Amino acid sequence: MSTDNEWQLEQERVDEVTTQIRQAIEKLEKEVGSVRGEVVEMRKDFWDEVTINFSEADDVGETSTNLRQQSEVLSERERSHKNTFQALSKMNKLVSNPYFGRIDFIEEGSKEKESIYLGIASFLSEKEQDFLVYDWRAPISNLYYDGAPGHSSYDTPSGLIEGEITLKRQFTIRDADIKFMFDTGVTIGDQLLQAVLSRSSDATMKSIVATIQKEQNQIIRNDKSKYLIVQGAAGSGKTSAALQRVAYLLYKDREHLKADQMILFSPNPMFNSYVSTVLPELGEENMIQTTFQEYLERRIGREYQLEDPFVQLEYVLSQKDDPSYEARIQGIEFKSSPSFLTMITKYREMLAEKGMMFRPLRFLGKEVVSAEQIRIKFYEYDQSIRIANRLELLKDWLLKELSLFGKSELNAPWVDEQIQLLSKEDYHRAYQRLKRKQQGKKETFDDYDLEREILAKMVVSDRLKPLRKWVKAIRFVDTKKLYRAIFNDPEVLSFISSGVNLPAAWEEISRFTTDQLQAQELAYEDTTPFLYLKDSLLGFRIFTGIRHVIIDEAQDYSPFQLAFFKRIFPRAKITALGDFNQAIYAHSSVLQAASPLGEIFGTESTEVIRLTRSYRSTKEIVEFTKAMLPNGEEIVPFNREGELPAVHEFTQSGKMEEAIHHQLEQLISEGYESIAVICKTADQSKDVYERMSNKLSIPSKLVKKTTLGFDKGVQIIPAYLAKGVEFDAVIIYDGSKEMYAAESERKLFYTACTRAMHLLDIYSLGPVSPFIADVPSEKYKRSKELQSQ
Ligand SMILES: Nc1ncnc2c1ncn2[C@@H]1O[C@H](COP(=O)(O)OP(=O)(O)OP(=O)(O)O)[C@@H](O)[C@H]1O
Repeated sequence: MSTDNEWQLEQERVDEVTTQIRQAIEKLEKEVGSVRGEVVEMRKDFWDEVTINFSEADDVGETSTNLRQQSEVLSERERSHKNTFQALSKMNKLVSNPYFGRIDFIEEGSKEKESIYLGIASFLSEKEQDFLVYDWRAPISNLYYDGAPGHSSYDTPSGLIEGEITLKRQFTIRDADIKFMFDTGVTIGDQLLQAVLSRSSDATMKSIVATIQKEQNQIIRNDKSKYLIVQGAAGSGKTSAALQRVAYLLYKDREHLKADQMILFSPNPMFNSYVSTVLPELGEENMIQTTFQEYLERRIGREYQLEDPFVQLEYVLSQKDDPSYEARIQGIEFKSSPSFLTMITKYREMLAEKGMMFRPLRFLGKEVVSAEQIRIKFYEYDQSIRIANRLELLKDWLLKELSLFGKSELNAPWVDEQIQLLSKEDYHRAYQRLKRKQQGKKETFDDYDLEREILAKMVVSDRLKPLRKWVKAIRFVDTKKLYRAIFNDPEVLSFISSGVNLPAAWEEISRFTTDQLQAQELAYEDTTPFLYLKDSLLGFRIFTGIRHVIIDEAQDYSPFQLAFFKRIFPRAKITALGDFNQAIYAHSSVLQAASPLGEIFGTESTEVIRLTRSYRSTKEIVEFTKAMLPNGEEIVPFNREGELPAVHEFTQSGKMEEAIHHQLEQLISEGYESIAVICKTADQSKDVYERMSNKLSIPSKLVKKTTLGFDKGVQIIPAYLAKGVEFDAVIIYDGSKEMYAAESERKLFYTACTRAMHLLDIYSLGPVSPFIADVPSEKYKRSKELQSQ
């Protein structure tokens, strides 16, 4: 343990380093000058800016412009300004908290001990250019996270460096003052981690650089795997590790990799805001943040009214009495499975030979080119040409046909009518056109025939413009009808489903899918397959500029969706993090026990890392929640103690709400800063909010799927929206058998309970959920109020 003297020496060093940092800041401030107030904005219009590639996904080289090039357009000057600004922002963070760790290392063959201090950025002394602080992401810093006192080594670009660690020390420094200092062993001090974890939760996520654990470090610094899959228990730090990983990659590949070449997929907009502060806190720019639904909306939201995953989930949770319920569930499962993906792939193969469907080119009620003519032309092209390329040829042909048609219309009566209606500006435009045509010759409309010809051409060309655009966008392929045919054309079905086990309720599924498609609606389970079919015919729209894709809450995605990610981000490494125990959707999850991920990604390029230690909740809460899971024994709590979870059973809802109200007031007065009342559905949350919010002594908030920001205080929230976030105290509104009994609800209940950091209280109207009944009674406190009036 460190002595007073050492403490003093360390404080002197802090003083010396911060003085130097202050001097560096002064210098940088002069350089930055006018750009001081610049903020680097998160890119919101990402989906609009990206390149569209109508060829195959593998033809990466064919994409002409992409995000990478866009960023290269930044002038050198702007770039250096930005760099200086970023350096300044890092120095400003370092000055009050220059470092959090120290390692003493004696390199093999050398007698000299080197002390390495780790902070969020490197800092060099001006004169000697010594590293006074090493960036936590530097190769040597790995010793701190991975090594233990004794023999150790770290990797550098020029090979492995071996040696001996003689000291590993942790600091908490605030305002350039050492508040805590510990010497630690193998793991990064339980003491500091204890202190960090017992804090109250925040409205935004915090960086964990000072206390990254060894197994989390493996995720953060993984450079090898093309596909990295993390299966981690609730609260094991998956999201935290993912964000630190982004920071690490930005540092490691800083010459080539920019923040806008990395994209994070999150479960909802509120979660996006919750995690958006971590990278800026580390002095880094945020990666692109989005949701899969946002992507779907951009791509097919104009063609269909899209159902979002939350509406689907609400249906699954609350419409069990619907006569088509069972069929819908089977449909959701099947349409997200690899089998359905196989069917779509076969469909595409079939369409290369037969069965393509087109929409005719119509103009003013006339058929310019019929669907049948287009079909015949399509199959006249050599079958070895890919569908997407044949469609390109078709496009050129149709544009020519359209131009011939335009010529044939020049003398049509409607053209004269339109000429009569032309405005002054139109005339002017025509005149300009004439001028160009005459090229210096007489430029007046004195020749009536020429004038009419020019005006007619203009009128026809203007009127055909939308149609030309339509052709250029390959809208003449009837993708809607093609997708529908899977459900209403027995010939198509029998061709593509050979060898596939269709679900028992296929007929019913087909009926309601067809009805829905007819009504221009697309259920959530149909969105990805429809888009996949569309893109496999027209060409995948790929994002070649993206180098890293991070998928958080990966268990929410179906194998089908993952296959889609792989297609649209062909050059990216994918990091998918999730927990199969929190797979709350009815569709099959990529993280199910028999994981289909290997199938999709190929086992050689896929690495799986498991995280079993849970940091969020107290030991008591982890012990209680893990007992609800069939394989819960794998989850290990971090050693932080608290109260046993409490379960209260009521017979009257009025009494139950009174008790909840009382408990909320109690928690507020005890200083709990964030408290969630977690309900099962959005409707239930709304009801509870309406009844309870005005009785509370502080304002509360109803969280909906559209809620953008995450706040402290009392939140009333449906369980599925609470996923990924955490609260000091959690009150489960109605953990009864009535609410959570079906096997499919186990994961939802588990997810809700694992949001609690320090306190978990479950209120049940009537007998408690069997998932609680499964938990050994010594793991929780129980009270019953059965005799109420
Ligand atoms: N190494 C660490 N040091 C300090 N805090 C940590 C560490 N790892 C995790 N935590 C804390 O544990 C909590 C849970 O982390 P995080 O949200 O990243 O977990 P998760 O695995 O994504 O959880 P879930 O799957 O339940 O959403 C957070 O408060 C986080 O700050």
